Amino acid sequence: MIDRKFSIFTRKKSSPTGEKAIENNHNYDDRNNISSPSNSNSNSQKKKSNAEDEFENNAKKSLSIKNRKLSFYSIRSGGSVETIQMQNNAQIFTHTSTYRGQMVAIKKLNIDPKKYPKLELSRKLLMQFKIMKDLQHDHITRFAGACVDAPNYCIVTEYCPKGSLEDILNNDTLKLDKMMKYSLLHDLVKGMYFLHNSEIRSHGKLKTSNCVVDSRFVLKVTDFGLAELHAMEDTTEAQLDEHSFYKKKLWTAPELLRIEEAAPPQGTQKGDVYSFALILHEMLYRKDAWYLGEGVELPHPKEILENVKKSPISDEFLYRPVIPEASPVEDHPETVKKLIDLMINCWAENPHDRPEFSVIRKIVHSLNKDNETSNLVDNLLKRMEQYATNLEGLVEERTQEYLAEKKKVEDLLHQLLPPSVADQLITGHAVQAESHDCVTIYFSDIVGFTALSSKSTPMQVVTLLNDLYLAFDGVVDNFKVYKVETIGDAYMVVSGLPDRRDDHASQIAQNFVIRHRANEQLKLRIGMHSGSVVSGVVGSKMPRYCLFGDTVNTSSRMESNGLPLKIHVSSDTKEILSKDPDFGLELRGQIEMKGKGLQTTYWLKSYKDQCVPDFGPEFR
Ligand SMILES: Nc1nc2c(ncn2[C@@H]2O[C@H](COP(=O)(O)OP(=O)(O)OP(=O)(O)O)[C@@H](O)[C@H]2O)c(=O)[nH]1
Ligand SMILES: [Mg+2]
Repeated sequence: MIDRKFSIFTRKKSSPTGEKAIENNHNYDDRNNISSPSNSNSNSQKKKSNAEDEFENNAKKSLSIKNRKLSFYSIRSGGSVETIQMQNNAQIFTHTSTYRGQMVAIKKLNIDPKKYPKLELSRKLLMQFKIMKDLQHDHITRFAGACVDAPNYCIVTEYCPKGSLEDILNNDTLKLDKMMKYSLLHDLVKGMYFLHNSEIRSHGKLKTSNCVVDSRFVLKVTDFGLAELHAMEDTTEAQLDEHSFYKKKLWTAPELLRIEEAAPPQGTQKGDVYSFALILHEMLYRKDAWYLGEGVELPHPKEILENVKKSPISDEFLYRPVIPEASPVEDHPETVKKLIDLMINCWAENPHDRPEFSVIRKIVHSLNKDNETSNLVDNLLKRMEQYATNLEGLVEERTQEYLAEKKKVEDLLHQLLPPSVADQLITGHAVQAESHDCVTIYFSDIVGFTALSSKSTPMQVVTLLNDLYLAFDGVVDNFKVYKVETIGDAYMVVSGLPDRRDDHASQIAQNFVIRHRANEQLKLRIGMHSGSVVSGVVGSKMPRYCLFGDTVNTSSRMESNGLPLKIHVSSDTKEILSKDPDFGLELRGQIEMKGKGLQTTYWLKSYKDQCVPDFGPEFR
């Protein structure tokens, strides 16, 4: 019975997304206002048979079905989630919703509510709804219902989550092998053969966007029928944007383009065959619709259509997509030739020269023998296998991207923390505080930095320090030292940790002898001291590798009690350095150090043949 199968939704409601939503109508008065065939066409009604009356009554009853919910939870969402992800943001949007627990696709109709405040549910339209509802085939989408209440005029159909054939062909990450192409082609031909032999007779808008693919990778033809409803849509050039207006017609046969408005809205069977030829070209070669040769820029759709419309002098001068030289599928050359010949025949200029879908079906069937002879499960498994292979490729690609990103993060961490510490953090281990018996710490400070800063802009100060520290960092890399931190104008370096080493004092001392040159404008005060420290990472957010212990303070005091352009060395560091005759050290004498009392300290004067220059008495 129609009322069980046939659902026409009315009533608008706001969806969670803020868009207008449509739900079942509880407003009987409203619905009763919809002109019914009986009151709009009373004369003709008299002639109706009992069966027709029953049909109409049932159809009217179906308008008042309650409790059928159609909640628009994702009016804005496009394609399936998979489609969106696969397409890497290049989504094509379609409206989706759930109806009776099933995902459905909603095609909004471009019907102007001012022109059509109410839909005339004519007998013809009701008949078309019934035909649509009764159509059932593996390779056409199931019609679920329609909303005939202004302004939410729309058609609701089965939702195919893998998107349209257009989406799939445009998705470079999806590889389609011979078997997959043949399977999709076979589905398309079977769907079209069924449509041509059904009451629908012809599609009229066959194109890649009207072939959708379900979760099992089965292709289904969609957006056919309901010509009566589509006739109310605004589809003129003035109402759509120019590009989409002409793009939609790219698959239309020349004979239909020539008669323009007079073309039947449901198209013709031979017209569908022409459209099929263009789809076949797209599927086989995976080039743009209307591929015109390598490097040839695609003309505006309007220009393409003008060329198609022109009557060719002969078949040689037919304006059709260019057939590339390379074989479109890995198959026997004879089979490939058969396919290409089929394509050429299908886009023949004279509609009578184009084969029927029954003939096309036989040819495609012969290609697809393998798939056909194997049972359904095998076929499905093959498709899934192909899909899985595609996914594997995708996973591999994404893994590479992930690894590249991970490496960037690790590199960054290695710059912020000593590599051995960073590695512990990366592997998720807590970094234990460590005690080091003897390390050497270097502190340097710019003399008169405060005065200099007060005369410079903050930006100039940052630039100056950046220049200086970049130079330091460059030198530091050549030695086994670790830059602990920079605090304003102070630069702190340590050697002997986290990787323990005996030549820590030497590594630090060699480091900076070179940097002091007579013509340098900045005057640095440098202090060094050796002793024990404890190192550890403090905090989990922005973790910092820190040194603790008296050695750190003493090193800092060595710097602050030093002189500009001199390297001040503690007696502990001197003890270590003097074991190496390459270092030239000079006794400074006894100096009073805050909290430490009198301390004997030294100047580091030279390393091998490099000397810290003498800058005159003021720096002695
Ligand atoms: N995932 C999915 N996407 C769909 C479905 N139906 C339509 N789409 C998407 O919506 C896009 C636009 O579809 P339509 O609004 O029908 O527009 P069209 O097919 O270009 O034009 P006409 O059907 O001729 O009006 C398609 O390219 C698909 O990406 C479906 O069932 N599933
Ligand atoms: Mg469509």
